Amino acid sequence: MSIDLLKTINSSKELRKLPIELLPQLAKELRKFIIKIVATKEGHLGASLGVVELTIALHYVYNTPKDLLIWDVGHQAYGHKILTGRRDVFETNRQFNGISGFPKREESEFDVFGVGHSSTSISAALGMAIASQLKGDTTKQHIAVIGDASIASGMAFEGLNHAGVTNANLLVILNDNAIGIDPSVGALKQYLTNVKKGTQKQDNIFEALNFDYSGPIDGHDLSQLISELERLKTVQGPKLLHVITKKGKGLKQAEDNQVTYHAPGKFDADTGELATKIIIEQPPKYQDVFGFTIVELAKKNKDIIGITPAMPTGSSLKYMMEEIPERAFDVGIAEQHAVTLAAGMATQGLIPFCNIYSTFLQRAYDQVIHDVALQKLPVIFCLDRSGLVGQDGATHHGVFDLAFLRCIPNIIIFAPRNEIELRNIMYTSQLGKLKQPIAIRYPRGRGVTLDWKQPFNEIIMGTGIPLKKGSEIAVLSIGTISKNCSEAIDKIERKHKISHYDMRFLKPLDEKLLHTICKTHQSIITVEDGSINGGFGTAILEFASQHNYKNTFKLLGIPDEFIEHGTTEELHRECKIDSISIFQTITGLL
Ligand SMILES: Cc1ncc(C[n+]2csc(CCOP(=O)(O)OP(=O)(O)O)c2C)c(N)n1
Ligand SMILES: CC(=O)[C@@H](O)[C@H](O)COP(=O)(O)O
Ligand SMILES: [Mg+2]
Repeated sequence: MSIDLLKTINSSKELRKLPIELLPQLAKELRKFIIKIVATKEGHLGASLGVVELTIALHYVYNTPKDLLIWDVGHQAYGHKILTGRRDVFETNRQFNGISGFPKREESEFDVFGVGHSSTSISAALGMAIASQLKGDTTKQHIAVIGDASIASGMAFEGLNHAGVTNANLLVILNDNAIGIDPSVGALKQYLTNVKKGTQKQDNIFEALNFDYSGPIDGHDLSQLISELERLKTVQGPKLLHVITKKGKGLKQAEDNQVTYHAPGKFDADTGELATKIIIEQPPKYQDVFGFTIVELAKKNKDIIGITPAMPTGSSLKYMMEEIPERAFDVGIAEQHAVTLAAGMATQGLIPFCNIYSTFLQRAYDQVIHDVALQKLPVIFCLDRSGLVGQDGATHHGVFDLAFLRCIPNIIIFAPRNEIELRNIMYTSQLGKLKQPIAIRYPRGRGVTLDWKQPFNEIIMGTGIPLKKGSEIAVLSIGTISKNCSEAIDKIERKHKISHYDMRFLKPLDEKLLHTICKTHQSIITVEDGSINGGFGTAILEFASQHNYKNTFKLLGIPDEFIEHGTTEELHRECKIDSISIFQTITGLL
């Protein structure tokens, strides 16, 4: 593949020197380049392919990085990275020690705001625009590019609502491709569809909010984009440009199957075909254990409801949406709403399973406390992608949940060791005995059990279980990190000295078991794939201190820093919670 033109662009300055007639050629090369690298290195594909022309037009018209350009979520910013000095390192995208999959301030002066979680761009750009006003800078432009699914989130509305009563120099570009990861949902999506079709009868929503609205325009037509952006540069106050694009543009499979090609894994760069996977029997993904189990339970228990904020495929709630659509809700990127919606349902005797990626639950912290826990409502939180998630990196690791949930009264916190435990706790939670919320956290990826679809067993709340009995050192783990502990213990010669307990519940702690452990072991090692500050290990230390135990304690977990991207194995090693590091910790104490 020739990238003769792309090779000459090392920053937006060089791009701006190109004659406009060469831009379509640049778009072609940029698209090819993105496809070539993502095909082998993996990552987000469809979103970046859809904004190739928009990316070129923005850097062509605006004086970046002096003009400030913010990409919402940032999964569509590969073209931006490649055109702004990162072409030659783009093959390290999302790899350990490589560049980040999202815009990141430390990485480049062109990445003016760090992103990863959606719907922040309008508020951030408005903040920058107000700062420019206060500093008397009237030349600087401030641009937020936000997708149709992300603009429907509460935070984006809050930004629009504020911007509309300012005269800040803000341009919001609505990149409308009518899909998020899964198809966009909600009344705003219907409104945008009507605008596109020209059948919208009511007032323009954005004009009603005092924005200068233009569009919809074809987001793949470079000359139309450039002339409209040039015009908007001269318009004062808040502006919204509605751009229509196709997610996956330029790769047929990605255009035809937008959900799969959002982040397709490896594929053939020439044909677009997904890499064929060798079919060997594998344990299921935890998300599928959740997805299949909720369907199984909901068929028998008519009160069960499933809720996902915009992640039906990622959470596998899609299975319930297909089979029992009237009781399974995709509410869009609306984590706060998802939690309070579940709370409302719980007041009426329904049994809501509210499935949220651990990292995105951070958005709904007040709702968990104020709307659920304070009122002791039996909402069942299923926190997928907990622990280190891998290549999405610092913005997406689900490592704070244990610590931020533990300080909330009334909530039960459970982490299954394997698929069977996940099924059993889901079963236990819907029996009608739950009088308070429960958070069940489980990781991204596959489990450990081929024969996972076992008959259900009730789990007794607040009980841990011994996995191996020894005499000197007790390893206490919570959740799936137990596997690394077992592997570590297996390698130890004097393994008869080592005990291993799966504590299962962070809250309530199994105090009876803990008393026994503290009385019968010299040393205690706690292992968690969550933040070391305030999580599982801290809870054990607090227990020991309250009861005056003087054992030697060693806490293993995520250190007090943000962990970047890499494979989960690499990151476990970095955090010293891989089996070899755990082995070394144990032998150090023997
Ligand atoms: C707060 C939050 N919730 C969920 C996600 C997961 N997520 C990432 S991209 C995406 C869809 C975004 O759709 P849209 O804004 O339309 O952009 P597109 O992918 O179509 O370019 C979602 C739900 C997220 N990043 N942040
Ligand atoms: C950009 C974003 O937030 C999502 O696309 C996220 O990367 C999905 O993660 P999973 O691949 O774990 O579903
Ligand atoms: Mg979209």
